[in-house]
Amino acid sequence: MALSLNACILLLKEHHLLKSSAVQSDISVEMTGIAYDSRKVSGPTLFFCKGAHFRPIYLSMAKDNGATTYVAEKPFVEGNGLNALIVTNITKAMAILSAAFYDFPQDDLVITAYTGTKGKTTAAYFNRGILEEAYPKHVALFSTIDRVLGPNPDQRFKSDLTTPESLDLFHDMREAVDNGMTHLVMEVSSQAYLRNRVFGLTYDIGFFLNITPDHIGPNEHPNFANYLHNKMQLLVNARKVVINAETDHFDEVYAAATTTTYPDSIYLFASTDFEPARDDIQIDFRFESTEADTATSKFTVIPVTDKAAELNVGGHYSLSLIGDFNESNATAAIIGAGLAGVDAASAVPGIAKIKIPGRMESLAVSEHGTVYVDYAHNYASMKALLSFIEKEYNKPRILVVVGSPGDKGVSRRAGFAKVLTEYANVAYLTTDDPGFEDPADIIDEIDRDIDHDKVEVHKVLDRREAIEAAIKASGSNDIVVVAGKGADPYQKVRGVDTPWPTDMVVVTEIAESL
Ligand SMILES: CC(=O)N[C@H]1[C@@H](OP(=O)(O)OP(=O)(O)OC[C@H]2O[C@@H](n3ccc(=O)[nH]c3=O)[C@H](O)[C@@H]2O)O[C@H](CO)[C@@H](O)[C@@H]1O[C@H](C)C(=O)N[C@@H](C)C(=O)N[C@H](CCC(=O)O)C(=O)O
Ligand SMILES: Nc1ncnc2c1ncn2[C@@H]1O[C@H](COP(=O)(O)OP(=O)(O)OP(=O)(O)O)[C@@H](O)[C@H]1O
Repeated sequence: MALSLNACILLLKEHHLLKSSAVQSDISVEMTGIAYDSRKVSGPTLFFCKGAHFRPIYLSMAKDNGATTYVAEKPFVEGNGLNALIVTNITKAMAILSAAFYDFPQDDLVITAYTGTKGKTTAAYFNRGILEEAYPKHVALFSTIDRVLGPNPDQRFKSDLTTPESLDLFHDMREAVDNGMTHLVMEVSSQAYLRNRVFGLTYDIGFFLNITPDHIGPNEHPNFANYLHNKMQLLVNARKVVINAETDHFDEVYAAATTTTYPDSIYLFASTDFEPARDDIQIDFRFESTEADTATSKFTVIPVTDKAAELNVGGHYSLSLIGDFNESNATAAIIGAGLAGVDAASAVPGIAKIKIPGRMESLAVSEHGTVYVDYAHNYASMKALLSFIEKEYNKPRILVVVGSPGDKGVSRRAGFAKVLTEYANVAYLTTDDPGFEDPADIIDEIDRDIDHDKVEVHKVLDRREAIEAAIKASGSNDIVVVAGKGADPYQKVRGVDTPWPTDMVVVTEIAESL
């Protein structure tokens, strides 16, 4: 892969991003490397000076390691002697130049993208499962949990971000294409739009699952309007659009979709119980629960409109992942697969076997209750989870182990207090990624808003001890919910990812020791 200085200048001008340039070398000279991290520079490289914690010394280091051109929002003396491209927006410039450096890999992939406050990972996993049934070993995945760039085990690795930085995104797409991938299913966070990680990228199919207040605070979105605005950007960058008609703020979301997409390429889905508030829209797909037990969910997808019927994905489905909210996620995945040309013959077996690390994993503990480990980590997802358990198990005694992260999502703390008061009998408040905050303070903040007449609260800082105490306190008909971390293999403590065996491993170890 390579990109000439001349091509960089032309691209930046075309996108109205170039403020000025200082050219020190032959303009046709090619750069064979691209990086935003000085530690990754080797040989003639295009280097981006970006980020809240960027320090000019990184540019000196990049220069020492062979960088020949830097891109920044202002000139740096440390860059003297290098070609300088001064731009109006560094993250947009990085996205445009990265796509070109990796030779536009998106053009060789059918891309399906999911956004929503909750359900992105689940729907993406389901969608990939169906596509893999139809196109085995040809479907890449960019998810919060992992990135799959090829069919071999060494082409699958853990994700650091839900949606990677643009440079990493286009790098990974290129690798996926070179590994023979024809399809990509990806999650797109609102943060990805806020930070221009997907600037200039068009998806073949874009999904809007739902929106509830979350990710608002330092380092994330300044307010809900900004969160919603960024989430809706996915819709104006997709050729075909699918919207969950049950989402909050439907009117704004639908209006965003119609700004760039004709109604015949916009699909709506909802459960059979749902009555739309307006009569000028038609729901294309309905889904209906038919049966559920504690191991499987069964439901039917019903095409309602002619354009929905053309996709041939109507029928009866079964999931290995319980939770009524997962039937909504699965319906989204099934429609996504249909739009990518797959019919029910592949969709039914493709989705049936999918399990997702840290999502509704369960273990029945002898002489104690059934334990669920789940990634629910805000009010809406915890409510979806606990209300499902309350209904499915006919109002069992519910013991919940939960904490809330430090340095972000501060609104989640009050949300947990509310949902615990609504559904839990016993709460074990514990540590979850405290970052630079004191976990005891976070616990106190959650505890403050809990109604203690309704919930018995225990504060147990050590997460393993909290899980153990909850399991030991549970009786055979009780349900223990260990929430918030899913399959996270670490606790973020003071800037360090401290290894954590994962909640399910801890639950299993405790169960075996009893
Ligand atoms: C607020 C935010 O999103 N920040 C992201 C952003 O940081 P940044 O651009 O400010 O960069 P920085 O960390 O200040 O680093 C400065 C620069 O110095 C460079 N550097 C550093 C050291 C060195 O020796 N040499 C060097 O060149 C670094 O490579 C970097 O380019 O770019 C970094 C990668 O370059 C990300 O790791 C970082 O994500 C932080 C850790 C984060 O927590 N992000 C969260 C909020 C996030 O993005 N979450 C969403 C999911 C939300 C959801 O669940 O819906 C996501 O998509 O994951
Ligand atoms: N459609 C939904 N509505 C409400 N809650 C949901 C829905 N789907 C999943 N959940 C809950 O949210 C949790 C996280 O689900 P998932 O990982 O699929 O969402 P996500 O959008 O990828 O989340 P995040 O952005 O936090 O990574 C699940 O473990 C479940 O408890």
